[in-house]
Amino acid sequence: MLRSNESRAEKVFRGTFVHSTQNEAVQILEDTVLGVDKEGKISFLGRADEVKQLSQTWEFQLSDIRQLKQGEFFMPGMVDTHIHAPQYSYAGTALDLPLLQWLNKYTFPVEKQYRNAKFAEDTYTKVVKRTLKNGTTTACYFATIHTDTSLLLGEIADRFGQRALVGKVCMDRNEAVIDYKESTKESVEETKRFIYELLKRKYPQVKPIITPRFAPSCSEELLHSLGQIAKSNDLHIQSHISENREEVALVKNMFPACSSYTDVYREYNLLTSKTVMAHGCHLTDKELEMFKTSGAAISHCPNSNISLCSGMLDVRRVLKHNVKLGLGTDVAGGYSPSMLDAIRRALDTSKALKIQNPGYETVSYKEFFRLSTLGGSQALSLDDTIGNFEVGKDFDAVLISPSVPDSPFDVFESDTTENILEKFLNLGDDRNIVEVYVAGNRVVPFEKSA
Ligand SMILES: O=c1[nH]c(=O)c2nc[nH]c2[nH]1
Ligand SMILES: [Zn+2]
Repeated sequence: MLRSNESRAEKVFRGTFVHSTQNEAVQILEDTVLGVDKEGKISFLGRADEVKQLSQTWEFQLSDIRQLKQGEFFMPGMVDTHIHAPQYSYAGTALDLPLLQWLNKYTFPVEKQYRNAKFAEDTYTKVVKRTLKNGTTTACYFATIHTDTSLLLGEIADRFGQRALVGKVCMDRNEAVIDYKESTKESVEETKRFIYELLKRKYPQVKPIITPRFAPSCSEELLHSLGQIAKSNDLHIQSHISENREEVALVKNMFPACSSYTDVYREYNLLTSKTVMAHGCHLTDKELEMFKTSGAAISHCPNSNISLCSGMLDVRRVLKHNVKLGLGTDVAGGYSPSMLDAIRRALDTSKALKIQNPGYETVSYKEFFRLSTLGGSQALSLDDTIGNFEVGKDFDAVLISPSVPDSPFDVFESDTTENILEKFLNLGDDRNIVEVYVAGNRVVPFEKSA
C-alpha cells in the first residue's frame, strides 16, 4: 500500500484504473481502491483485499466507497500541450493553405476580433467546455494579443474547473494584417500586466505562460524582453518551432546570426526546462540535442501537421533523443479539439513514416496513451502534480464507460480491459467519457446552470 501524509480520504473509488508509469506505457490496476483527500490529491492506492485496513487508516466508511460498474475504468485526464482557444471559432474549416498563407488569410483576421469581449466570452466558453467534455483536464492555451480577453480565458477555465496555462500572445511584427500586432513596448508592458493580473486572481489551477507567437512575429528586442520576464518570474514559455520548411527558411533569413531556429530561442533565454515548443517537424539532430540539454519540450500536433501539409514529426527519433514530448490538438490548424483525435493522428503519422521506410519502428498506441497523459504532464513540467495515479498527485481523471447506450463501439465477452482501452482510444468519443475530475473536483457533467 502506498500512502501520503493526509489522514482522511474524502472520496474513495473501487474498480479498474489504467495509467502510465515511466517503465510501463499502460499499467492496468484491476480491483483497486483509490482515495482522494480534501485537497484533491490521491491519498492512497491499494488492492481491494486491503480495503478494511485502508478504511481504518484513511477514516472512511466502507459504505462511502463508489464502486465502478462492470467495464468502467478511470484513466488520467488528458493533457493538451498546444491549443489556440480563439481559433476554435473556425475549427473544421480553412485547411486549404500552408502555414504562412493560412496565418495571413484566416488566423490573423479572426484573432484580431478578440478585442471584443462578447465574441471572446462566447468562443472561450465553448472551447473550454468542449475540451473538458472530451477529457482534456489540462490545456496549454494560446489566446490573442489582447490582454483583457486573455484574462477572460483564464477566468472561464477557472469557472469550469479546467487546469490551464494561458498565454497572452506577443507579436510586434505582422506585415500581412498590420492592425493585428503591438508595438514592442506595448507587448512587453501588456505581458507584465497580464501576468500580474492573472496571478493576483489566485485561480488554483490556472497559470500564465509567456507566449511569443513564433520567431518571425517577434523583434529581437521583444524576444529578449520576454526571455527576461520569464526568467525573473520563473514562468512557463510556449511558442512554435520548425513547423514547415518555408518558415524554417524565413527564420534563417531573419536571424542570420543564429545557427538554427532552436538557437534563436536559446539566444533569448526562451529555451528552458519550462518551455514547450509546438511542432518541431524539421529539427536537426543538433537542435534535438539542444532541447535535451535545456530540458525544453516538444508538443506533437499531428492533425495540424497533416492538415496544413507542414511535415511529419518522427516521434521515435524525438524519444531516442530523450526530449520531453506531449501531444497537442493545435486547434485550429488541427481541426479536432479532442485529444483522442491527436492520439489517432499521431498513430497515422507514425505508420505513414513506416510506409516510407519499412524498417521504421512505429510508435504504439500504448506509447501514445502515455504521451497524451504522463508525457503531456512532463512536457508542461507539471509531472510533480499530474499525469498518472501516483500517490500525492492531484486526482485529474476521466471515467470511461464502454457500455453507455449510444457508445460508438461494441464490447464482446472475450474483450479484456486492455482491448477495451484500445477500442476506446481508436473508436471512442465523449459519449464514453461519463465523468471528468480536476484536482478531485468533478467538472463533467457540467453544473445545470453552466
Ligand atoms: O499552427 C500554427 N498556428 C498558429 O497560430 C501559428 N502561429 C505561428 N505559427 C503557428 N502555427
Ligand atoms: Zn499552434
